[in-house]
Amino acid sequence: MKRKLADIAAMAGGQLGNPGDADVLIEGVTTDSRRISPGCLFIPLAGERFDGHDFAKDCLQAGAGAVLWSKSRGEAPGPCVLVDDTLEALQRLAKHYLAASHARVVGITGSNGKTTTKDLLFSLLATTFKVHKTQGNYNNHIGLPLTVLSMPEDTEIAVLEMGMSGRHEIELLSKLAEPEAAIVTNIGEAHLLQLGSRLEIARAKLEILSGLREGGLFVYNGDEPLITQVLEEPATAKPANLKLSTFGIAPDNADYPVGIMHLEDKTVFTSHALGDTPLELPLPGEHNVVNALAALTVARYFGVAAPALAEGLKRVELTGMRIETVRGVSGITILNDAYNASPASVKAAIGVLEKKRGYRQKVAVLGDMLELGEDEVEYHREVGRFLDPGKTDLLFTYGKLGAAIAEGAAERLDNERIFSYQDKNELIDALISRLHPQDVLLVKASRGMKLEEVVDAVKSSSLHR
Ligand SMILES: CC(=O)N[C@H]1[C@@H](OP(=O)(O)OP(=O)(O)OC[C@H]2O[C@@H](n3ccc(=O)[nH]c3=O)[C@H](O)[C@@H]2O)O[C@H](CO)[C@@H](O)[C@@H]1O[C@H](C)C(=O)N[C@@H](C)C(=O)N[C@H](CCC(=O)N[C@@H](CCC[C@@H](N)C(=O)O)C(=O)O)C(=O)O
Ligand SMILES: Nc1ncnc2c1ncn2[C@@H]1O[C@H](COP(=O)(O)OP(=O)(O)OP(=O)(O)O)[C@@H](O)[C@H]1O
Ligand SMILES: C[C@@H](N)C(=O)N[C@H](C)C(=O)O
Repeated sequence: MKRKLADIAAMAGGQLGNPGDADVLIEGVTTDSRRISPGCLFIPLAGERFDGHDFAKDCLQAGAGAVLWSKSRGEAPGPCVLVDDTLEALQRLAKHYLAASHARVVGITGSNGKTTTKDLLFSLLATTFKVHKTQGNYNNHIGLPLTVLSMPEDTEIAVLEMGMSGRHEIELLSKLAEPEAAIVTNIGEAHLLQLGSRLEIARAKLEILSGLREGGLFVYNGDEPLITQVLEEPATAKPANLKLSTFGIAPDNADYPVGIMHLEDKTVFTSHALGDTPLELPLPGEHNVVNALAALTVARYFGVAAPALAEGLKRVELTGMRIETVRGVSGITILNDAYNASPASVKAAIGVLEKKRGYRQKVAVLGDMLELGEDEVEYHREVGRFLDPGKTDLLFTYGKLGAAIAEGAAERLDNERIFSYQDKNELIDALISRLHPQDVLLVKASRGMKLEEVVDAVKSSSLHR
């Protein structure tokens, strides 16, 4: 974004601290003093550990062109726009920047698959359009506005991931972005702690309709009855002339896989809507075929031609740690699925592991799934029971809730194949002592467990004793 400070004041709903700064040219926005670029606008936010206002003077000395400044903080340290609340001003600035652009907007939410579907849709649309997408997981009330403000002025389509862990968070993001197409990937169990039930999770996700434009397209997982239920609730805000399209495994969806072939380094499937052309997806798992169907539906809506759809799927570049295949120095195959975890995604990952063929051992390292609420222990036991003793050879668990995975697994797996740890280094040592270069290893737990540390240790181990 490149604007004069006076225009930024108007877009952000603030006032120039000094009218003489009206023509200060601003290029780019940051909320982090550790990432200042020449002429940028620094937006100080108050967080759990720091207040960005304390860094504003340093930012200006480091080359920032101006700062947003809360009126309650007294005199600003240099060129500024005075606002009541810097976070609200960031969101307002992003809303106005997006509205003034010619970019068409897609919003993506759901319990699992937001980032994957965002990356898939980006790859499909980029065959035909100039597309901007959420980087990494920047999907909340701060990340989405920053994503919008980093969007090039000539963007044709913006693909925005919308995350939540409470009610009305998606509503805020959708009303900011005003998408013309919206995807809900699925309704899982993530953030049950805050929402209390899967029905409430569904209601939170369908808040994406509250900002959807009139005549907009809603693409959703038709296999999930809660979505249909909430869609029909009178309290669910939705635009006039809403277009609907479903995707999923069941053949009563508008699009579903007619056939799926799971290969070592890709998944080949045919989509009902696209006819007989086999489509190659360089990702594993039935769940990623479902994500691809959602992305294909929206890409077709924007007019991407069939040959480009097939090419776009092949080219997808998935954000890391989402069932990412990694090779260790020993030759071991690691399925790095350590970014996050909830029951639905862990079961999907186990499904990928158990379809693997030609390995000496198939080993799973599973850790705590956080924010699941009062039934968290039973959810972990249920995941343990999901492991097929004929298809997973060893189970290592990490964390207090991970121990409940082990309890559930023990109902089907022999005890000598199950190992539970509370200390990550002890887990790593024991795991490495049992692994062989010809093994395949799945690593998965919630973000807070940081199991990428296990991936890194195994990846760099020669595994020779
Ligand atoms: C507010 C912020 O951006 N904090 C980031 C900062 O955290 P840090 O611990 O350093 O300090 P504070 O938060 O207290 O900092 C306050 C501000 O001060 C700035 N600052 C600090 C130090 C300094 O020397 N100079 C400074 O200028 C600082 O930049 C703050 O603006 O840094 C951390 C490390 O880089 C960041 O992780 C932290 O970011 C927070 C978590 C954040 O929300 N960042 C967004 C841009 C974002 O989108 N992050 C995503 C993860 C989003 C997510 O969790 N999504 C959920 C669903 C949504 C849940 C919702 N309820 C929610 O609240 O998030 C999901 O399930 O996907 C990402 O990091 O990938
Ligand atoms: N449709 C799906 N059903 C179940 N699990 C899925 C699905 N799509 C992706 N996953 C798994 O869920 C985890 C997170 O994937 P991804 O990051 O794409 O989702 P997300 O919704 O962005 O997650 P988060 O909310 O944690 O950021 C990964 O383990 C991935 O393999
Ligand atoms: C990324 C964050 N919103 C999240 O999903 N947290 C999980 C539950 C965690 O903390 O591991």
